[in-house]
Amino acid sequence: MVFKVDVESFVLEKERLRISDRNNICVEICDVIDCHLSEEPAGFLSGLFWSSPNLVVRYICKGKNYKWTAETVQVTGSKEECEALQDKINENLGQVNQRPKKLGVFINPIGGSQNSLDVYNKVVYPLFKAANIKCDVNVSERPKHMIDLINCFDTASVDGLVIVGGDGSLLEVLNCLLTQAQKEAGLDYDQPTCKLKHLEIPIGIIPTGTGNGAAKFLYGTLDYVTAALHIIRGETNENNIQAVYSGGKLMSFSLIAVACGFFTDMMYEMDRQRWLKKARYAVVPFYMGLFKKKRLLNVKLSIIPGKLSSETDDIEGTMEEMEVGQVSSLISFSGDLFNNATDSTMDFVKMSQSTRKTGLFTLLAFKESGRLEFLSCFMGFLTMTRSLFQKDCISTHTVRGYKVKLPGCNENLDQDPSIARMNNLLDVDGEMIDIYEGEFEVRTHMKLAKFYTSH
Ligand SMILES: Nc1ncnc2c1ncn2[C@@H]1O[C@H](COP(=O)(O)OP(=O)(O)OP(=O)(O)O)[C@@H](O)[C@H]1O
Repeated sequence: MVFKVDVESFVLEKERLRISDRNNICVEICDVIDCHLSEEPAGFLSGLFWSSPNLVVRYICKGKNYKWTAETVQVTGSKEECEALQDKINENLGQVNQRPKKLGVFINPIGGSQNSLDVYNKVVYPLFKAANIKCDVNVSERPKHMIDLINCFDTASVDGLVIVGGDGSLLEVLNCLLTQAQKEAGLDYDQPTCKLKHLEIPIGIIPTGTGNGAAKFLYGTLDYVTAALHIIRGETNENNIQAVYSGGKLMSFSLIAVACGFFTDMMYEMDRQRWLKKARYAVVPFYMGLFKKKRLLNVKLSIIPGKLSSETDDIEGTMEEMEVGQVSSLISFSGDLFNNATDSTMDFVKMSQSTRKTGLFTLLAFKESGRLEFLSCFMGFLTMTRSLFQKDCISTHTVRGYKVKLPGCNENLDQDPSIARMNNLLDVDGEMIDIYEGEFEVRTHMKLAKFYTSH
C-alpha cells in the first residue's frame, strides 16, 4: 500500500517516526526498510506535471497471523525539507547495527514448486536491494551440491546466510556448518553428552520448499515477504538444535522432527513420488494409510524425562526405560507441543519460544490403529490440531532426550529385505538417514544455532 503525507505531519524521534495525519501511525526505526528521494522526471512534458519532490519511506508493517508486509509512504514537501528528513532518518537507521550488510544466498532451484529462482529475483532481491544489502548468490545444480557450495564458501565474508529452499536444503547447510564448528573446536562431538560449540553466523530461510517446517517455527508463516523482512530487520535468536546419534557417531542435526516407522515409510515413498510435486504430501499418506499394511515395531524406548523445574543442563540427565509396547511409528518434534497449550491449533512460534527457555521437546508414539482412525489422526497432524493428542492411539512424552532400539532389525534378517532396510532408515526433517542396527539416540542442544527471526 502507498499513501502520501505532508512533511509537516511527519515527526521523527530518535527511535521511531510518527505520521500524525494517519491515525498517528508509529513506525520503529528498526522497522524502516529504506528511505530515498524520488527522482525528478527527465522529460520536459513529465517535468511539467512534477509537483514537488517526494521522500519515499518504506517500512515493515506487522499484520495478523505473523504476516508482515512492506508499506510505502510518500512524503511531500520542499526539496530542502525532504533532503533534511532523509538525512536524519538514514542517520538514525545507520545506528541500528543489527542489520546485515552482506548476505550469502544459497538457492535450491528444484525445491517445492521449483519457483525458488523466481521468488528470489522477483520478491526477495528487490527488498534486499532496497535495504542496501549486498548478496553473494549461489545456486545448487544437483542433489547435495549445497554441501559443496557451503564448504567452499567463506562465511567470514558475509554477515549472514540465506537459504532459498526447503527444510532439506537448510539441513544440508546446518549439518555442514555445525560439524565444521565442532571439528575446529576439537570436540569429541560423537558423544551425546559433549557440550557442542554454538554457530556464530546467523541463518535465514526463504521457504520455497514443500514442508517448510523451519519457517513455521521461525516466522509463524510461509510468506516469502515476511521471511525476507525478518532477515532485513536483522534481529536474531538462538534456537535449540537436536542431534541424532547412531552406532557411536553423530549422524545428523535436526531442526524440526525425527521419525521412524510408518512416518519414515511415508517420507521414503513421498521422495520417490517427487514428480507429483506438492500433491505428493496429500496423495501418498492417503494411499499408504488406506491401502498399505503398517509395520509394527517392538520398540525399546528410554527417555530423559522433561521436568520444567529441573536445573539440569541440556545434555545431562539420566535415561529411564519406558514401556510403550508395539508402535507403528515414533516422531519427536524440536519443540514442546504441550507448553502454552491453550490454543486449539498449535502455534509454532510460541512453541519455539518456550523450548528455547526449557530445552524440552515432545515425543509421540503411535500405536496400531484402524485405517480410519489413522486418517483422522493424520488430518489432525497436518492441521496440527491439539485434540489430536487426546486420541487413544497416541502416547505423548515430554523429554530432554531419548534412545530407541528396534529389536526386530537384527534378528529378522531373514524377513523381507526391504523391511529390514526400512528399519535402518530414519526420517530427519524430511530427509532419510541410515542408522546402525536399528538404534538411535536424540539429544537437544540448547541455543546451538542463530537464526534471523524477531520472534
Ligand atoms: N539442482 C538440484 N537438482 C536436484 N536436486 C537438488 C538440487 N539442489 C538441491 N537438490 C536436493 O533437493 C532436495 C530437497 O530440497 P529442499 O529441502 O530444498 O526442498 P523440498 O524437499 O521440496 O522441501 P522440504 O524439505 O521443506 O519438504 C535436497 O536433498 C537437495 O540435495
